[in-house]
Amino acid sequence: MSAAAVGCPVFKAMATVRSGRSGHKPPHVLTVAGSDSGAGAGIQADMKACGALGAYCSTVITAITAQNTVGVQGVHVVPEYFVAEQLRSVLSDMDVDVVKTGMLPSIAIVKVLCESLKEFPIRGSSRVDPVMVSTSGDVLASPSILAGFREELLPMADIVTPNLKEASALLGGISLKTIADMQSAAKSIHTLGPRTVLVKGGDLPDSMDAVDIFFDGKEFHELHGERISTRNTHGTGCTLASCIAAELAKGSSMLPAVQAAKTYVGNALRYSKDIVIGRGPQGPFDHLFQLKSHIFNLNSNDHHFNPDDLFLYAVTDSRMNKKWGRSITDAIGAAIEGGATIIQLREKEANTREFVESATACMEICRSHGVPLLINDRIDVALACDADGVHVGQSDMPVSTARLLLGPNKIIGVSCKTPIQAQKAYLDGANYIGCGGVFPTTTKENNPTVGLDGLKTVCLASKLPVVAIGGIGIGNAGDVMGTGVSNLKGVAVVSALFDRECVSAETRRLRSVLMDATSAVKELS
Ligand SMILES: Cc1ncc(COP(=O)(O)OP(=O)(O)O)c(N)n1
Ligand SMILES: Cc1ncsc1CCOP(=O)(O)O
Ligand SMILES: [Mg+2]
Repeated sequence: MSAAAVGCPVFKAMATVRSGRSGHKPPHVLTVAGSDSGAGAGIQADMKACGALGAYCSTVITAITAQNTVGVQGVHVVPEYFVAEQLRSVLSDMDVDVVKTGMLPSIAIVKVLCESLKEFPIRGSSRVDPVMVSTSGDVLASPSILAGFREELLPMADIVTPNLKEASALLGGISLKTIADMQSAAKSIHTLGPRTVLVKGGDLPDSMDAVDIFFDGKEFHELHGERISTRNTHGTGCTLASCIAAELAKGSSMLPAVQAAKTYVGNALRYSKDIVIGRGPQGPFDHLFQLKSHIFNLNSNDHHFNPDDLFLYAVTDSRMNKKWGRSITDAIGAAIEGGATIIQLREKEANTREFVESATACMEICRSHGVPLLINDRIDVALACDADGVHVGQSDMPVSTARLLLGPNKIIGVSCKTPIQAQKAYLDGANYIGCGGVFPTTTKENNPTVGLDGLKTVCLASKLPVVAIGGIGIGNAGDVMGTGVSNLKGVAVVSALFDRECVSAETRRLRSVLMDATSAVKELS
């Protein structure tokens, strides 16, 4: 390919002209990039990724490329005056939240962009991601454009997301082979001006997982993701940057936006790892997998997860309900009456038909009270009754697969006993962690306890909210909440509520203990 190109920078922007019309303004990403005729990368990838994540995407086209799964056959560069005209058209009219740049095929176009971004002031968090070498290995940026990046674009950038080859090119061709190399590259690129840097390690040799390094000028974060074996990786860089832009446009801060973008790309690659488009070595992947994932796309009743829902988490047990002669619907009705804030159906003995029927009845009760209902272990049952989510353990379905099946809006909790499990839960897209058994219990056999110290260690390592479980009741719930770790949001209990004669009264008593304990912690802090 003759002309130089740059991919996927991201800028958070505010247009100066407001429409003054009333109504809903969707999150808006403007992509300034090249067209890919194969539609795996460039403008086409940006539009699909933004659309999939719920952001509107306007487009300023800098070049038209003839490319397919074999490579890039030709480039037709759009004259810079016409790039400027497109920029003016969009920025003078539309309320753009984030500008993301992709292929910038000439130094003149880099300058036009920088001038437009100065004319239409850009505030907020997110900016540049230079892509100078495509995933197929095509070199996309000439030395003069690299200089333009370094001098003009990077200082305006909130994030740059170079892959290893690009990071190396930005730093004069240094070799990057290890995580330590990536960290020092991130630090050096940070000195060029961007507020944050994500060095993507997809091509790192001898690495089992896909490790990226995020640097915010103070701290490094190692972001791990599963390495997915597929030929369909064309456009991953553009897509990741577009997803970051979409998340920022939706109001996210930078690190969570990067995490969400990584999760999205991982899921998209996983979902489309076997699709066949084109005959060349590198195929596109399917950005819109969520649209095909049926149920979650149709319903709008999903309970939006609030970590405070974990405060008094009631987990059912069919043996206990049988022992006390009550139906599952009576049991959860009483728990809700007593103040339970979330319900989990943990029915280890029910057959599938019974489970779906009782879960559907419970769902109606929970929905009418605005209390979320999760299903233990069984993603199929959760889908069948349109539950608010699931809780899975370390030997149940992996969180990433459950997320694919359930979609982005369902709640997923995962049991974790260690910091490593907690970190993985976050990367895989869980919403919360259940940590335990904290104390010995007869409700779950062969379940080693972690104690209050183990609970604290997991909480401190977790970026997700945590609920404690195992042997917790009125007598010790105060000690659990008294650990005072800010992301410990509540306790999950089985026997303390359901192996008792009056579920509503027990729930009320436990709630009062929890309230007292949290007030005491607040007073101390
Ligand atoms: C809130 C909560 N935390 C942990 C568990 C345990 O889940 P798991 O480890 O999968 O064990 P089973 O419950 O399936 O026996 C939970 N159910 N809820
Ligand atoms: C499901 C589960 N996971 C870890 S401990 C446990 C059982 C909790 O039951 P109880 O509240 O009766 O101790
Ligand atoms: Mg389980």
